[in-house]
Amino acid sequence: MTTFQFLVRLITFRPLLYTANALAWTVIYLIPIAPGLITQQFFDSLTGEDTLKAGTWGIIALLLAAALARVVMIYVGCITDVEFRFRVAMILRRNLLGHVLKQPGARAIPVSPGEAISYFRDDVDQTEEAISWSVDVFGLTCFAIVSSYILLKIDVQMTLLVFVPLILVVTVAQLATSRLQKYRAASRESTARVTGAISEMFGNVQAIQVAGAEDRVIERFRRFGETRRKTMLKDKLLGEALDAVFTNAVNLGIGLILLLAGTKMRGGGFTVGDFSLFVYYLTFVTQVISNVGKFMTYFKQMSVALARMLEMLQGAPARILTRKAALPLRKGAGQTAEARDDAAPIEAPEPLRSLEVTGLSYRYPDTGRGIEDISLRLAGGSFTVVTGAIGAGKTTLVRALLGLLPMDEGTIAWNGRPVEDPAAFFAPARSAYAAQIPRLYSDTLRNNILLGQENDKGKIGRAVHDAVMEYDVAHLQQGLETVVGPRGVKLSGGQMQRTAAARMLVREAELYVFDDVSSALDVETEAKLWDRLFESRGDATCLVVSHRRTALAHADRIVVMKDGRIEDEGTVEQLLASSETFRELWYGDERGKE
Ligand SMILES: Nc1ncnc2c1ncn2[C@@H]1O[C@H](COP(=O)(O)OP(=O)(O)OP(=O)(O)O)[C@@H](O)[C@H]1O
Repeated sequence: MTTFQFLVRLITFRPLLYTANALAWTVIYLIPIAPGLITQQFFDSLTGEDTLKAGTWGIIALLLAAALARVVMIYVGCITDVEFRFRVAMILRRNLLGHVLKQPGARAIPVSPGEAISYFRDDVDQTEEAISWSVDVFGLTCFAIVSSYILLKIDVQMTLLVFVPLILVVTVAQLATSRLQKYRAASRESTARVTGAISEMFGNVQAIQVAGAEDRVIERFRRFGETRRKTMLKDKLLGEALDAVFTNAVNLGIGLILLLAGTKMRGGGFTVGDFSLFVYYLTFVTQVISNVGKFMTYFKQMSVALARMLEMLQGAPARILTRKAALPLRKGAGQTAEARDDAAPIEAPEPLRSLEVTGLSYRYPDTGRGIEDISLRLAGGSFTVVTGAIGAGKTTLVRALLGLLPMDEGTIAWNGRPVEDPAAFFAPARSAYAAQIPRLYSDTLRNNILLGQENDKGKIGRAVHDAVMEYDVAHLQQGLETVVGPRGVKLSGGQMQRTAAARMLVREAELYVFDDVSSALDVETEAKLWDRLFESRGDATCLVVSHRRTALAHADRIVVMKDGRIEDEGTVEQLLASSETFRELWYGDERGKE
């Protein structure tokens, strides 16, 4: 999609509102034609050459009426402009966010959160500016046509002198725009890097302190800041220089007209009124040129913004951005039945008897690594452990299975029926997942566990017990009401992992998927976790990523992965006899404990 097509699609998003806005602003730009003509009549009346014969008070009344009409129209124009701008920005943000939320969880955004925030905020704002200024260009063009017609009728030569600077400025601006675009892209990129660095620093305070890396982190931030300063300076400087060219070219035109007017007035073919009309319109011509220039700048910036927003779409068609969708702006309007249904958990799913994965493959686009041709079968109520060395593809396997990564090939069948959309299908109460890295929020422990789930005392108590957290909760000063700090920093690594497990277990499910949740637990706590799971949820099916003996010893079946493929499968005894990789993991865990 070209920038122009993007502009047109946004303009036609609310065609009536845009037309109303364009009309309002066209009238606002056209109204000054009237005071010019009235003033011309006033000066001509001094020499008796006026045609209106309205008298001084009549002229004052007409001037007041024109001013009042402009005030009223500006008021109307502000309303239509705000209404249109707001909707354009909202639809862009809504469509972008909608797309991000529909992406498989593990590939939601291709950039850092800080950069993504800057795309949502700044790039949408830039686009909004360009759309809004396109209305002004239309109004100003109308003003230019009408006023040049009037001026040409008075004096062709002088009128051309008014417009020569305009043509010059447009040519200069055109030549400079490609450079401005380059500077703009660089300044936006450096701003996003600074925002990203701030978000990373805040997110990793502890890691930075532990590594004693404060100075290096500050130095890196300073470097980013310095690059930003330079790129912003170039961007602003060129922008301001262009602005100066716009204004001064017109001032030059005014000078020329003043010189010419003197000669012409002496010749008698040019009245005082005509002179005042030229000078009066010239002020507005300045506005025409600088505002058209502004629009051209915004248009160029919009193409940078569009490119960045397209990056967020990760290859999806650009028309997603401008897709027409309802904007529930009124209070409560977003709470449609459909929205509520989407969020609701799946009621009483079909009990899991078998889950079959055939030929599942996923390769990360940037590294080409991932998993290849994975086939496995989980029987209902079984405990399957996926194991393998670091980077073997365990996490990728569970993520692709659950639809958090979009599979390249393969099929998944739940009780023999194919799963069309794993991302939508694998949700509570069919399945619940605890990721390798627990994501906690600066909220109470209770809310971190519930995460939107209904506050059922029995359920949360059971989840806390099954996740072996009851001792921790009892010893936390405010129990479940303890605020865990940003990203859960007030909890230990093991507490964080068990909070993630409790969050999963509070969602009663047929299938529980644990991705290495026990790595920060001691052997005794981990053993308790699995024992309790068997005691209270023995009929649930578990898929567990782990290389720890405690988990492996509980397994009905173990899947050994190597280089993204399944290398072997079996029980502990079978694998100890058949798999070198497994023996290394098993005895390695033993050595790790020593
Ligand atoms: N986001 C990513 N982008 C590109 N490549 C990735 C990404 N995540 C993982 N990989 C690569 O895919 C392969 C499988 O990684 P994966 O995280 O699934 O392994 P794992 O067995 O879970 O490892 P670990 O035990 O360390 O969690 C590795 O080679 C890894 O480098």
